[in-house]
Amino acid sequence: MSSGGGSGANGPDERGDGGPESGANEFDFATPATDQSFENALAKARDGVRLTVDDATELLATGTASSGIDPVRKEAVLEAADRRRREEVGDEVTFVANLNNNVTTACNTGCLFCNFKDSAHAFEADSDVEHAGFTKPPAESCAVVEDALDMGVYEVCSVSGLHPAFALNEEHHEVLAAHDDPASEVNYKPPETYATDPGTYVEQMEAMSVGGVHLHSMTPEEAYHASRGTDWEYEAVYHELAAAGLDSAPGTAAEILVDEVRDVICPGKIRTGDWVAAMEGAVAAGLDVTSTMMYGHVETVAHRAQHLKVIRDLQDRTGGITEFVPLSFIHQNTPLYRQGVVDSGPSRAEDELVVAVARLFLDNVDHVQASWVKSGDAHGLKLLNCGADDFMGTILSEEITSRAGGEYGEYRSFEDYVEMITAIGRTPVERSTDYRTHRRIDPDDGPHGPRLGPRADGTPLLSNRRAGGGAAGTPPADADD
Ligand SMILES: C[S@@+](CC[C@H](N)C(=O)[O-])C[C@H]1O[C@@H](n2cnc3c(N)ncnc32)[C@H](O)[C@@H]1O
Ligand SMILES: Nc1c(NC[C@H](O)[C@H](O)[C@H](O)CO)[nH]c(=O)[nH]c1=O
Ligand SMILES: N[C@@H](Cc1ccc(O)cc1)C(=O)O
Ligand code: SF4
Repeated sequence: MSSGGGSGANGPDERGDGGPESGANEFDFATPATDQSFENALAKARDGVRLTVDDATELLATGTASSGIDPVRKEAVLEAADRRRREEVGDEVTFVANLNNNVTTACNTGCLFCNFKDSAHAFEADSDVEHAGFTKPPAESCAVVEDALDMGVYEVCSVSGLHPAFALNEEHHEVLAAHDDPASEVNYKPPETYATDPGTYVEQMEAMSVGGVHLHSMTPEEAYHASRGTDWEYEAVYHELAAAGLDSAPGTAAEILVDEVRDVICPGKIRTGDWVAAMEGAVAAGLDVTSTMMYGHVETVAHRAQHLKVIRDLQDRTGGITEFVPLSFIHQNTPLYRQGVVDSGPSRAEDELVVAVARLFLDNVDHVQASWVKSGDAHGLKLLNCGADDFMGTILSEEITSRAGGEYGEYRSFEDYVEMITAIGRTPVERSTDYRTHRRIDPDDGPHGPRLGPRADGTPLLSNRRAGGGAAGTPPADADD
């Protein structure tokens, strides 16, 4: 079987089993086949031998020779991954004091799995279309970050819609505006078209990288948008963003890195090869990057395995990936679900197998994340026993999953983290975004709060809010559930 890489050449005769618990989908799951057996793949995984795409496919499917996830085989895969996690990174469970500050929801890309976006047309100054979206000018982004720094936050994570008025800098505005029909040729309308000007990407980076905070922003899709209509290299674009304060880039927009899947769920997005090129450009510009996979919609287990190979190859070449973040598809409010293309997201068993096989397959990526946003506390903790060793961050504000119909809230306090992680017999550890700085937390030495942030002094997160502050997305009343 070929190993992904975005050629789109992996025809429908080369798929695996999407697992019986996947929703309806575009690909034919009927006759999964690899040249490997489940038993051989499991033996290789246990022995620490580098896995092939076929091995990963067998493990993800608990064997492709029969349909359905086999519970006994699943436990064997989870156990191998949990053991590998312990050998490689020990018993620490890390998390970061971070804040999400997404700048705008305006986007015309039309990804069918996404309900974060609002049609950019609705944001135009003369539009009377009602929408619940937002655009924060740079000054507002800056105020949000300042407020979060006061609370002890270390990282700001910012991912946004591809607003048509967004440009990298003034020069980019000029290049885009010079087109005969900028709206249709390069998805550009000048800032004066809109009720709120998002500023340039450079201005947003400068606004958010204040007070020594770590700025984690500019996905490959955003880097594409910041260079559309030009021949600028990704490395040069990320270089300019880094000079403006960017510290690392999120590897979202990955979805499934196989073009025949992208053609179905995000035909307006960059292709696999471009995503890889953007990530390489970010690393070449000196940035760390994360990696993700959004799974559990139309793809098969073979696509998941091919995706993991794209990530592992990228890491072999660059060494710049700090973590792998499995993003379990939240289906409720998305076009894919509403149009009947899928009838659910992934099952919990699939979530567990994705974490486990990521741990086993990605032998060159140290950290695998469990997400309480996507899975909730109880299942998130279970994923920490399936190969994951990181439990993401405090985030304080959440818009992607909640708008898609997710219900697990927008915030976890350090108290929550310490209690949850000690309850499963592991050691809670505050980390920096790049994992290079660790602080082990003594559960008996409360109250608990961040200490790694530039203004952190150990005070519990929400006790430190500036009087009259509140720009940083006030957590909902049920935030501590
Ligand atoms: C909402 S976009 C924002 C950044 C930018 N527009 C982009 O696409 O890179 C960030 C990521 O959120 C994830 N996401 C969006 N909708 C989701 C959903 N319904 N369930 C799970 N993850 C989702 C996708 O992986 C997507 O790449
Ligand atoms: N998994 C989710 C994340 N993960 C990202 C982390 O919060 C953090 O930014 C990263 O680990 C770098 O330090 N973020 C979300 O907002 N939602 C998730 O589901
Ligand atoms: N915010 C993204 C997840 C994410 C962000 C940054 C990362 O580095 C990794 C993952 C989401 O909710 O889907
Ligand atoms: S995933 Fe990103 S690019 Fe796609 S519609 Fe949503 S916000 Fe736009």
